[in-house]
Amino acid sequence: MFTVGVKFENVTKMYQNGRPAVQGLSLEVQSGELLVLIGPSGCGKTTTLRMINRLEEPTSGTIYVDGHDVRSYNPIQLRRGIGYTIQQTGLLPHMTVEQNIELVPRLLRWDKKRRQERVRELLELVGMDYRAFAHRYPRQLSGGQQQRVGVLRALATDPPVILMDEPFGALDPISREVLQTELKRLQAKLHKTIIFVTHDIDEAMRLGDRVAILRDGQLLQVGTPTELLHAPQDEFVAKFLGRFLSLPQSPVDEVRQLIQTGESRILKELPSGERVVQMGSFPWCFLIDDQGVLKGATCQVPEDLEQWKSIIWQEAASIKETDTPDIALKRLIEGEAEALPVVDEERHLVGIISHRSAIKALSSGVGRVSV
Ligand SMILES: Nc1ncnc2c1ncn2[C@@H]1O[C@H](COP(=O)(O)OP(=O)(O)OP(=O)(O)O)[C@@H](O)[C@H]1O
Repeated sequence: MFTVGVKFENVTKMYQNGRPAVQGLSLEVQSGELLVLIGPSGCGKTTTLRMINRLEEPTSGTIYVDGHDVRSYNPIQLRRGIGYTIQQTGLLPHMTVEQNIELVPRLLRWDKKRRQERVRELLELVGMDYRAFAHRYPRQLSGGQQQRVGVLRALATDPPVILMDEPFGALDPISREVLQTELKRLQAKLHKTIIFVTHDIDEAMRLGDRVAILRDGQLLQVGTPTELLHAPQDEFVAKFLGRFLSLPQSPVDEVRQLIQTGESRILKELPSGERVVQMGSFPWCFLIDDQGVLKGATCQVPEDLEQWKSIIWQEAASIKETDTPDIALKRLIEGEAEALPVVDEERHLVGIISHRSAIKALSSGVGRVSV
């Protein structure tokens, strides 16, 4: 798949009469990586982002997109080739959902049929029905739907790089979590190079392949969520990580303490005695035998359970309830999974552990557990 990376080389940005908004930033974002920029208000996150598509120009240093200095690109063409989505969505209120999404394709003179097909395809990606939504105006959508459309607009021409500036910042916590999950799902499929700005450490740890922490225009530390939690480089980073995570009262030693089950529903009983079950609102289901032993998992709840034979049941990667949270997190990261099933010694399905709960558990013992 075609993706491109982004690289900052000793980049500084001074606005008039000010301290540097960004100072000596060197950072490489790999192609296909989702890198989160986080830090206190005014630390230079938005400026960093806007220098990539030349909405701001660095005072010194160089930014490369796909190995080329951004100054070598025509700014308008560069912006058309990089998706950009912001907290206020930037949707034009007098245009319909369809017109908003096809804005750049139209500028690129795609014909009507191709534009319409693309809008359909994109709306489908986030579970929005074309007929129900394409002709609505932004004010006729919920906040979460508006934000989805903002993200789809950034994806319209299938750009390899996407910049997201607090895209979910204005949403309530539940819609926010739903959209985060959707973004993870989309990213697993699309492998874009995404640079994502947020204030929310929970969001950063959940979404980021790596997280870069900025303060006063300077990069303090960059690493995977696990690396940051295990080895925060100084007290500021440790406090920053800890402050936003609601820390459990006591350290958690076993996955058993983190299991989530929700309501467990049997979707289908098969003649063999095997059952297809779903747990809580997690969007996939499991195959268990008549003793409750985990046989497989599928990340989609099949629409037609009569077709269950044709469903591909992956041999489920699972975590034992006696495993430690750091092992769980490692598996979740390796498997690029939002959550994994938890089994007991006899492989009976006992629940689910999510990425989020593993991270939270680990944060209670920052520096304590080693992977
Ligand atoms: N156009 C501008 N002119 C002058 N100063 C600016 C301009 N834009 C940003 N700044 C200053 O540059 C610094 C970094 O701002 P920036 O918006 O990049 O930070 P941020 O981390 O994105 O902040 P927030 O989280 O509050 O959005 C701040 O001190 C800000 O006041």
